[in-house]
Amino acid sequence: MHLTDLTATESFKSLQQHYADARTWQMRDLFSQDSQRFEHFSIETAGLLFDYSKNRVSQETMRMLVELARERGVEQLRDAMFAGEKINATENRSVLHTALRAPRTATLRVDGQDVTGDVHAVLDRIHTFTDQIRSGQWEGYSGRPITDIVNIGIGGSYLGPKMACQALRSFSHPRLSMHFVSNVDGHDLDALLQTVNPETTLFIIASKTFTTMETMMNAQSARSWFLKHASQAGLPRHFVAVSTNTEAVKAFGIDPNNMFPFWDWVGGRYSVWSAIGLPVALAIGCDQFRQFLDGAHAMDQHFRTAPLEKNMPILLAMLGVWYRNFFNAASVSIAPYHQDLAYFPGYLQQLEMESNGKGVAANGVRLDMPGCPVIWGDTGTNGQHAYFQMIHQGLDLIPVDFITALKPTHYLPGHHAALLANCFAQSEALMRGKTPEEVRRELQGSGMSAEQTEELVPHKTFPGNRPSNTIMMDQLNPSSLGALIALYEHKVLVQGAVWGVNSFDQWGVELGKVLAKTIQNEITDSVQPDRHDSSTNALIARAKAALQ
Ligand SMILES: O=P(O)(O)OC[C@H]1O[C@H](O)[C@H](O)[C@@H](O)[C@@H]1O
Repeated sequence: MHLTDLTATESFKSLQQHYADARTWQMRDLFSQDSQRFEHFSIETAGLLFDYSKNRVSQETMRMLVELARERGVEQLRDAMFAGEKINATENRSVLHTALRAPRTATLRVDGQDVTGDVHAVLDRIHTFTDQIRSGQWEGYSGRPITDIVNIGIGGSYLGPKMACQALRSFSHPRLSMHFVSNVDGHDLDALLQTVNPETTLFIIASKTFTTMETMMNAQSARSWFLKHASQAGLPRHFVAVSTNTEAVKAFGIDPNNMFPFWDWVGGRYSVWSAIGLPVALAIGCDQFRQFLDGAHAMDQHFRTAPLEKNMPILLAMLGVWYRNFFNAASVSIAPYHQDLAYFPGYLQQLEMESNGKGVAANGVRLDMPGCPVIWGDTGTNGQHAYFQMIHQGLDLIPVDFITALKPTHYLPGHHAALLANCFAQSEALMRGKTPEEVRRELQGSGMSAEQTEELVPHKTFPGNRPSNTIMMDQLNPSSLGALIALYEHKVLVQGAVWGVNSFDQWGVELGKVLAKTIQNEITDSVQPDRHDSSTNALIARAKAALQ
């Protein structure tokens, strides 16, 4: 547990002095001073190339950032996580998503329980089940094979499977369509139910706790819809559950034989590797799902064993700390130049912001400076035609992670070269910018008057010196996707250690849930809403009038 304030650590103080100088550096100069800058500031592992040369850092900066990681106990926390120690202290839990992707031969016991054995027993069951559905051997109540899979779940029981199914859609079974319903807003489920056939639809009720309001309400409504078309006897062929809560699954009426379990040492936002990944395994088949796990495991091994100076998650995380805590950058933009990674920014929002969006350290003391930045973004090239304006010319510093793959999984000529060209051009433009002199020369060259030129120069100048990382894989496939997600998971652990927070609880989501229960009763019952502020009371009264 880190009792020292971040700003009081020795390496932080040294970095502050270093920053006074580093903030004046121009990346253009850093590149011209070192023709091998790419070689010096890039590493490759687990099928991913990480190019961090377009950052406002020197070798010395990186050495000092790694030193800060060391001083904040990153290695100890990492090793404690892998060993199954209860590093999630506020919930007294181990944090073992890495065990979900460890090979069968690994040995790990927690509280006397054979974790690896349990993990592989469930994986084997997933294998059998997914083979049955994919082959058509598993039939719906009228004897037809399953064509549509509806995952009902929210948060970590939704974002990971949805993101991964989209990312791996080129590898998916052609007969199966994957759907995801998360929101309690009935518009979500209702719209979907109008498009699927009860005879050929499989519902997966995915919830770690099996108490989450949204999921339970959607599950009940889906079951009522199903029973309007089929008899009770058909239910087991159309409803399966993924949960840690066997009792609640039984109480809902799902046969435990149709339940795929996981464990309390898997955090919701780290659960795509567990049975929560069932939609992914159904879509791509269990052999490829195992490749997804293997890709993540390769990143785990790297994180665990590579020297900190050459350790991809450590470097990614510490560059983030550099901009957050020294340059005061309040957000990071994620720019996947791959349409299949469309949901990756949203996935990272939960992973990073629910993990590290905390105001107190693990010991309960208020942080002396803010930690987690806002994570946001969208696919390239779409972002370029929308918000990239601000990243290039706004006054806020917004570091960008460009993520792309060298080879496409489609055959349309020309598109991929254009996509990659744009990805590389953006990071180059952010780094180089365009000086007033360059703008002036260009405008005068086009025959513009001196007066008009001077008016336009400030608008057409790009300050440049804006940092970005490029993460590149050969192809987006199960293995490289696994490595990519694991990279960011470990980034979260490293940053959490530096900021001193517990990255594995999420108490901040509770208050709204409790208040919603009270208000829901007030809207639907005859209880008078008079215990709130005047705004909340008035809003409830209007809803009551409209809905009762
Ligand atoms: O899987 P469940 O128990 O239904 O939880 C679903 C989600 O809801 C919670 O409110 C948490 O904030 C998330 O971390 C979690 O993933």
